[in-house]
Amino acid sequence: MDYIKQKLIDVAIPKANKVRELVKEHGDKVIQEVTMGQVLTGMKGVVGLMTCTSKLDPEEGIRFRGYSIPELKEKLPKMHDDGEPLPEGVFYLMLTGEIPSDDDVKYISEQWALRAQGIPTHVYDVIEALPKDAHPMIQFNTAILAMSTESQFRKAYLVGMDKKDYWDPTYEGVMDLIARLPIIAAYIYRRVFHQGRHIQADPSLDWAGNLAHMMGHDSEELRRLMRLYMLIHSDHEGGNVSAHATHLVGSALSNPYYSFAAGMNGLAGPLHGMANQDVMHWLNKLKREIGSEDPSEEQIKAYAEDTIRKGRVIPGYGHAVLRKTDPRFQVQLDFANKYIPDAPYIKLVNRIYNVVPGVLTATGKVKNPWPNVDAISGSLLTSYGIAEYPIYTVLFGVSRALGVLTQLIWDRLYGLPIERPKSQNLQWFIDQVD
Ligand SMILES: CC(=O)SCCNC(=O)CCNC(=O)[C@H](O)C(C)(C)COP(=O)(O)OP(=O)(O)OC[C@H]1O[C@@H](n2cnc3c(N)ncnc32)[C@H](O)[C@@H]1OP(=O)(O)O
Ligand SMILES: O=C([O-])CC(=O)C(=O)O
Repeated sequence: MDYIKQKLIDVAIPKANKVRELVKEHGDKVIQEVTMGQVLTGMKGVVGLMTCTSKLDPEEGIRFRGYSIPELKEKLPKMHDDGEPLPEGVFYLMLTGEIPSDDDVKYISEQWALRAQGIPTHVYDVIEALPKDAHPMIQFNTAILAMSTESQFRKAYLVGMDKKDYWDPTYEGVMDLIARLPIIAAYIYRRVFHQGRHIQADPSLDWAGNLAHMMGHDSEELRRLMRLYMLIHSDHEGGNVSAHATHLVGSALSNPYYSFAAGMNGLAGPLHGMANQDVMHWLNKLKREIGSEDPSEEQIKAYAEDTIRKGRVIPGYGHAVLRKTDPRFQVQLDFANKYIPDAPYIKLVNRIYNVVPGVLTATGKVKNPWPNVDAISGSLLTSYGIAEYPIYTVLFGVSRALGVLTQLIWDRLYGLPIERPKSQNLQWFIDQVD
């Protein structure tokens, strides 16, 4: 047996027992009061999910199984001493709760390289049937659904598997899916932006390094950036749209492919993962309208105020939970300041950072005026030569698979049931106050 599976069984059994005990012995315990305002403004702050892979603190940002991003950079195995941690390591950490050894990370890298080889030809046929100018997220999601013909979960379910074992085919599907996503993402990228001149995977490379290689950006610098990108976008606790949608659809025992496609449809929204593309449009429109490649802070301020006046959001700023600068923004800024401090887009990102929080604060309604992860990721990728903005959300999605699919395995290990909250009509809400 795959030794990670054995490890999971050992770690999960006492935890699954604890979940059952909590439901049985303490199911009536009141844990929170919920206000009408919370329900009518997106359920912010309502504890409605159990997620173990990561936890978000409004002031401090994300921690993966207790480890902050700077701690991960220090503790997770790396390819080179000055390099970024391998995303295989954060996957292992989220899955098992333990910091992996070099051998654990190598094992996952090899597993994914092996499993990546089995993509059926109909998946490429389905992609090719779409127009080249269909947004890459349409192509990505369609390919994910097309890959669900391979679902081992569905087959196991149909032969009547005992439900306490559902986690096993879920694990298999998750490992296959994560292994294959970089190939699909690179295929779409080369199809849309590089005349379909595809590049074969190099099984000797790590998962993120291979993605950069297959996209045709084969320098060690870009592989390093891709490892960082894949690490920091991988999870953001359970309530964000992509994680929540994956979990919700998975709770109907939909297979990992269906569940993940649901999450990716959410990621494609402009208030979530698509903001990384929209930031670039906002930034370029700013330069065009001002007529300068190097706009001043005064000019940026006037443009940002104009965006607000027109009733639009400034992409890359604000957050539903965070109340400080996103550490994922900060770590990318540190990376940029270390390796490419003079890149024009990075200078612009810094200048916007000086101005936009003040503009948003002045509205009096924005709860978090600080930049989120999307405020810089596109500028960083562009500065390294990946300047095709519509691929950015696909890259985000490849990374997000690590967290949301790990959680799906845990949902099955815990034996969580179908999710079905109660809804009420408007009259019911009015009746509560009349
Ligand atoms: C990976 C990620 O998903 S990170 C988020 C990526 N998305 C973006 O960057 C898009 C821009 N940001 C936003 O739209 C929001 O800040 C969100 C969607 C991230 C969070 O939304 P909410 O939790 O509703 O934010 P908040 O409670 O602060 O909203 C209050 C008001 O401020 C507005 N607001 C919030 N952020 C911004 C912003 N960046 N620019 C302009 N207005 C904003 C809201 O639209 C809302 O206006 P309304 O009352 O007129 O409807
Ligand atoms: O946490 C959220 O709501 C959005 C976000 O930053 C993410 O999912 O990465």
